[in-house]
Amino acid sequence: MQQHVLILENGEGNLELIAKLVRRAGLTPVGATSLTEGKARFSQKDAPETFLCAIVAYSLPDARKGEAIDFTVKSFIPTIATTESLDSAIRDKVLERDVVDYIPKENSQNYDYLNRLIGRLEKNKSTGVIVVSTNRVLRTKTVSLLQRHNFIAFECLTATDAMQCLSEHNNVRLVITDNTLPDMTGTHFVSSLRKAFSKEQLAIMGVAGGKGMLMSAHFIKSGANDFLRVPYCHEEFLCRVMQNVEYIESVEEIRRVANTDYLTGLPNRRHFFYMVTVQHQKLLENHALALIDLDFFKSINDTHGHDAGDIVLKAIAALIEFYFPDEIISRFGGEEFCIYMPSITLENACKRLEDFRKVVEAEVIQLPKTDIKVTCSIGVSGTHTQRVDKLLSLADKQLYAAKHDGRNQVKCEAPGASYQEQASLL
Ligand SMILES: Nc1nc2c(ncn2[C@@H]2O[C@H](COP(=O)(O)OP(=O)(O)OP(=O)(O)O)[C@@H](O)[C@H]2O)c(=O)[nH]1
Repeated sequence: MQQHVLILENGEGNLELIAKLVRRAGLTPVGATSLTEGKARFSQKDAPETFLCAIVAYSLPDARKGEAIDFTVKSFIPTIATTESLDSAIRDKVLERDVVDYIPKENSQNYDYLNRLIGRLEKNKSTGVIVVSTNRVLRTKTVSLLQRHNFIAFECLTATDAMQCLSEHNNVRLVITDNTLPDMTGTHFVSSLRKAFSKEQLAIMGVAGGKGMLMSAHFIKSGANDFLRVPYCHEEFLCRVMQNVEYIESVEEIRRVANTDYLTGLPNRRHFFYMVTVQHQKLLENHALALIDLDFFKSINDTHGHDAGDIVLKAIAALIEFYFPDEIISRFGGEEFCIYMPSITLENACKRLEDFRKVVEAEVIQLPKTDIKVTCSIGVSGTHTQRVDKLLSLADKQLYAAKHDGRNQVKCEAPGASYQEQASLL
C-alpha cells in the first residue's frame, strides 16, 4: 500500500542519488528541491498513508532551518532528516523534532545506511521487539524510538512476562532487557532465554545504568548479543538495534536458502529429511511416503528446451504444494518429488496420489511457444518403520515398477506387507 517516498532534497544531484536508492528498494520516489514544490507534490497524493516515509534535507532554498522537516512530521509522514555534515548544533535541532533518524550526507557509507533504513522501515512493520524494564522512563523512551522505526514494540515489566510474550509472538527478533528486574537479574534472564533460543534465533541486548565497567561483559558472557549503557545516544541505540535485527534476518535467510530448492521454492532433499525426523521423532504406524517422477522428462528438455523443462518443474511443484498443503513435500532433485504423509492409511494415501496423478495428466502447462501436457509415475510405501531411508527405498521400488509397467500410474506396496517382506523384494 505505502509505495511512495517523499524526497525533499537540496539540488537535483542529491535528489537523483536518493531517488535511486528509493527505486532500488522497490518504492516510488516523489521528489522536489524546495519546500514549496514539495508541498505541491504532496498535495497531489491522496493521503499521508500512501507514503512509507519522507527523506528531507534540513536546509532547503526556501526552508533553511528545518521547516521542511516540520512540514512532513506535522503531515504524519515518518521523516528521515538529512544534513550536509555531522554538525552537533544541527544534529540537536534535528533530533528535537520527532524524526525517525538523521543521516549526514558526508560519505558513501551514510548512503548505505540510508539504503538499509528505507528497506527496514517496511520490514520492521512485521518485526517484534520486547523491551523489559521496570523503569517507566527508560521503557517509554525505548519503545518510542522503536516505534519511530516502525517496529512492533512490546513492553514487559518482568522476565516472566517477557517469556510469556515471546511464546505468544513468533515475530520477535530482539529482546532488550534491563538488569534490575523484579523476578530475576537481567543476566539470569539472558542465560535462561539462551536455553530456549540460540544467538542466531533471537538477539538479546542488555541495557544498564551506573558506572561499573563489568556489566557489559557480564551480559555478553551470559549470552547477550550486545550491551548498551543508559542513558544511551539516540543514534547509537537505533544503529545497534538495526544491526542486531539484520544479523538474525541474515541467518534466517541463509538457512532458508540452504533448505530450499532454488528452482521450485520447495524444501530440498536435505531439509525434507530434517523435517521428517525432527517433526516426527516417532513415525506413526499409519503413514506413507510417495516418490513422484515425471515421465519422459528428458524428451521435454530435448524438444522444447531446458527453460521449458524448468517451467514444467515449477508447474508440477505448484500443483504438489496446492494438493498437499499439510504434508511434508520436497523436490528431491531432477524431475523427482517426494511427499511424506505422517498420519494416513496406505489406502487413503494411494487414493489421494491417484487423484493427483489424474490432475497432472489433465494439467495444460503453458510454455512460451506452445502448451504441453505431462504425466508422472508414483511409487508409494506405507510400511511401518522408524527409518525414513527404508521407507524411501521401498517407495523407490514401487516407482521403478510403475515406470516398468508403462508409466503414468501409481504403484503402492501390498497393504499389510511387513517391512521384512518388502525389504526382501529389494
Ligand atoms: N529443465 C531441467 N531439466 C532437468 C533438471 N534437472 C534434471 N533435469 C533433466 O531431467 C532429465 C531426466 O531424464 P531421465 O532421468 O532420463 O528421465 P526421463 O526422461 O524422465 O525418463 P523416465 O523417468 O524413465 O520416464 C535429464 O535430461 C536431466 O537433464 C532441471 O532442473 N531443469
